Amino acid sequence: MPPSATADTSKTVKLERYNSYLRKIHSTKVLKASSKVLFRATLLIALVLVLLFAVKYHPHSDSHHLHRRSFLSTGLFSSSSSLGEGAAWEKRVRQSSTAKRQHGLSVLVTGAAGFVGSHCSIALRKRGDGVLGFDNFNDYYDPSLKRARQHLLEKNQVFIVEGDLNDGPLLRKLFDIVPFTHVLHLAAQAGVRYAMKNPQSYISSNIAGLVNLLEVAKAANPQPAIVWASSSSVYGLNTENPFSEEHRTDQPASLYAATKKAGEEIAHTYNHIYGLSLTGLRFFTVYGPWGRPDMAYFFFTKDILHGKSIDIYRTQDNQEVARDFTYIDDIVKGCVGALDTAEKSTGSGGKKRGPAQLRVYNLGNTSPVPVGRLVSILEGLLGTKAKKHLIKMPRNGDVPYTHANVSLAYRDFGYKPTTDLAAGLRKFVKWYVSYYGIQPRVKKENSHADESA
Ligand SMILES: O=C(O)[C@H]1O[C@H](OP(=O)(O)OP(=O)(O)OC[C@H]2O[C@@H](n3ccc(=O)[nH]c3=O)[C@H](O)[C@@H]2O)[C@H](O)[C@@H](O)[C@@H]1O
Repeated sequence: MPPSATADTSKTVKLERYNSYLRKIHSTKVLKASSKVLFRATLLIALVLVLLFAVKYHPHSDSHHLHRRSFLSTGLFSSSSSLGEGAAWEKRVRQSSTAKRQHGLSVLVTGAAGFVGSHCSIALRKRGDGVLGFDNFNDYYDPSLKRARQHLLEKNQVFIVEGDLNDGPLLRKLFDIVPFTHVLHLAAQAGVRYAMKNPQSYISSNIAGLVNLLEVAKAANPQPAIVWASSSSVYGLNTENPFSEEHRTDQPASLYAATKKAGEEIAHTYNHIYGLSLTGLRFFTVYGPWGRPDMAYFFFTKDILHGKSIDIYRTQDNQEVARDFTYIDDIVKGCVGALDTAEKSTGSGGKKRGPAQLRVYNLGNTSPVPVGRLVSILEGLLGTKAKKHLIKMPRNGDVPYTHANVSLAYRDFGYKPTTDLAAGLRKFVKWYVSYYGIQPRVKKENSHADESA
C-alpha cells in the first residue's frame, strides 16, 4: 500500500470516528433537550392545574369565599358550614344592613368590634339604621374583648363580617350585595407608642387598607358617603392652642400620626378624582366603657387594682402631660352627626360627576386634664392609692398636650361634649369591675368626694 493510501485510509477512519463522535454528542444533546422540554411542559401543566385548583378553592374566590367567610365571621355564633350557608350568610348581611325606619341609612362600619365601632354600630342600629360590621379581630389587644363586643352587637341585630380591609374581593362582594349609603370607617391600627414596635402594621391598616376601601367605594354604584377616624395626633408638634382644624398638621410626632395625616391627604385625592364624599374626624383620646386596654386610663385601672406601679409621664421640662380626654358617648354623637350631614358622593361607575363634600372636624372635650389628675380620679373611684412613678415622657411619639376647638363640629352638626372626665371615668370603672368580675370598692353613684381628691 502506498504510503499516501495508508495515510488516506487512516484519515478516513479518523474522520468517521470523529463524525460518529459528533453524532453521539448531537443525539445526547437532542435527548437532553427533548427531556428538558418534556420536564418544562409537565411543570407548566402542573402549575396550571395548581392555579386552577387554587382559584376554585381560594377563600376569596367568588364561589367559595362566602362559605368560608360565613364560618369565620359567625365564629362562636355560627351554626353549620353546609353548602346552603352561602345564602344564609348573604341573608344575614342583607338583614343587618337593612334600615328599620323610613329613609334610614345603610352603613358599613369597619372596626365594628372595636371600641368606637361597637358603640357607634349599636347607636345607629337603635335608631333604626341598617348596620353591617366588618372587623379582622386582630390581636393588637385581647381579642376576647372584641368577641364580647361582637356578642353585644349580635344582641342588637348587628352582624359582623370577619375580614381584612386589604381583602378587596370580600369588600367588593359586600358592596355587590348591599347598596350602602354610608361607610363609617373606624378600622385602623391605633396607638401612638406601638408604632415604634410594629411600624408595618400602621402602613398595612391605615394606608394600604384605607386605599383599598376607597378603591372599592369609588367603584361602587351608588358610591357611599364616607366618614372615617383621623386623630388628634395629626397636630403633632403644633403649639397653637386650642387645636383648630386650620392649624398646621405637617409635623407628626409619631408614625401613627403620620399615617392618619396621610389618610387625610389620601381622602383629598379620592374626593378630587372620584367625587367621593369624605369626612375625617379627629378624635381626642376617647375613653369609656368597653374601651381599649392599650390606653392609659384602662391599664392604669388594671395596674392600680393589682397593686402594680404606674408610669406617669412628664414633659422634658418637667411639666404635666395633659390630654383632652373625650367620653365615648360624645364621640358617638359626633360620628352620627357627621353621618347625618354627609352629602352624597357625586361619582358613579368610578367617574366623578361633580364636586363632592370634603370635611375634617375635631371631636374633643375642649378641656385638657393632666394625667396626674386622671390618676387621682381613678384612685378615688377604685378606693385604692396608685403606686405612682413619675418619669420623663419617653421620646416615642407622644405629645405634651392636646386641646380641641370643636366650634366647626358644633356649627355643622351641633357637636357639644357633655361628659367631664370624672363622670366618664365613673361609668368606665363601673363597667370595668362588672366586666372583669372584680369585687369593687367603687364609691356609690352619689359620692363625688373622692373623685376630686
Ligand atoms: O387622641 C388621639 O388621637 C389618640 O388618643 C390616644 O392616644 P393617647 O392620647 O396617647 O392616649 P393614651 O395612650 O391613653 O395616653 C394618655 C396619656 O397618658 C400618658 N401616659 C401613657 C402611658 C403611660 O404609661 N403613662 C402616661 O403618662 C400619655 O403620655 C398621654 O398623655 C389613642 O391611643 C390613639 O389611638 C388616638 O388616636
